[in-house]
Amino acid sequence: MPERHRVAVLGGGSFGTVIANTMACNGNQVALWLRNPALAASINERRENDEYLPGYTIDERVTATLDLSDALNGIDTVFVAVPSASFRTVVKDVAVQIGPSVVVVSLTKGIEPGGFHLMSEVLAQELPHNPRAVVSGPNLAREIAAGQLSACVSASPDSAVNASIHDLLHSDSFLVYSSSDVYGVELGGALKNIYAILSGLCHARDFGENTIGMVLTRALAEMSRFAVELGANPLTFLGLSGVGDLIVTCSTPLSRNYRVGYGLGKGQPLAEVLAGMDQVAEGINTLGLVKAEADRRGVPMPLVNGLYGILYEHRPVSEVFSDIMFTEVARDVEFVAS
Ligand SMILES: NC(=O)C1=CN([C@@H]2O[C@H](COP(=O)(O)OP(=O)(O)OC[C@H]3O[C@@H](n4cnc5c(N)ncnc54)[C@H](OP(=O)(O)O)[C@@H]3O)[C@@H](O)[C@H]2O)C=CC1
Ligand SMILES: O=C(CO)COP(=O)(O)O
Repeated sequence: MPERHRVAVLGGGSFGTVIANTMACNGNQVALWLRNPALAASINERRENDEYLPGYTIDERVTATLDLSDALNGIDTVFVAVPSASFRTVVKDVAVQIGPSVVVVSLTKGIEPGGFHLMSEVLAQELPHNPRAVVSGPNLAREIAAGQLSACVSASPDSAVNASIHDLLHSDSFLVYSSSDVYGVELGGALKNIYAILSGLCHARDFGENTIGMVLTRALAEMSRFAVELGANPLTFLGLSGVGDLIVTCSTPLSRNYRVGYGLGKGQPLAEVLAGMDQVAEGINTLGLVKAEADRRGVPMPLVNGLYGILYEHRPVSEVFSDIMFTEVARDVEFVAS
């Protein structure tokens, strides 16, 4: 296969690695920037990310590097796959090293504290002249690595940018769809993490499938309502990056956020659950940020409020569920039906 594009992926965690490899397997030359020398050596010498995705063979066209300027040299597209807490720091470093024609893509599913900035907003602030996009969807890294058929959505106001991302990433096992609703696509990915925690908690408490079905339906109503307030298209939430990602992340212990909720549901304190995780669970920070923003905007979010009560105010799960399901239900049902 001829060499096609030169791209960089920033962040050598599970998702950065699998996206880098997907593009490499499509014939592109990929620089994977990370900060752990032992991991870089593992990728370059043994073709394996033995920390985040052991057993997954990485294509020869992926080169791991610790040097950001080396990674950005001669590229046409850069994908950012670091947790939201580090996103702006990394993007600021990128901004002084790339030209205005380089496409910048966020893979991150989180929100920046201190102003409630979405990742697309951070990109617009730090790289105002570059073409930009976000990619989101039901994309458990380990399933993509296992070759399971998966699909994502690339969102940009510029259809040529979406087409270029399709060209880099689309394959027989990883399908790329397009959208112009950037806020809707990225908010779906960020908000579902909150409900994955809630779902893990429900599963740990052996709630019935009917109950969980109701909770997830209300989650979809609640996340759409919040996102519409921020300017998203509600129909986006009926697609892959909305209900698609909500279903996946709320259904499996492969999700870190689900595992956090499961641990809490089994009675583990939050600090203990997090101490046992070596990967990011974005939903924890997103929960506090969304609650504050929803309160500020006057958006009703009973599930968010309830989960916040359990996590940060030590409210009993049974009391919270009684509040959510009986006191607040009329308002949500009204929204779903409208
Ligand atoms: N995993 C998944 O299934 C999916 C994840 N995502 C999203 O992608 C983002 C990344 O997730 P994922 O790869 O799974 O996370 P992981 O926890 O697997 O890895 C995080 C990576 O980010 C790196 N990192 C953190 N801070 C910095 C920094 N300041 N500079 C450079 N590198 C940094 C870490 O480096 P180090 O190892 O040195 O600490 C690590 O390589 C998250 O927002 C997540 O929600 C989206 C879709 C699917
Ligand atoms: O976003 C994901 C799947 O689409 C991954 O979810 P977790 O971050 O909860 O593992």
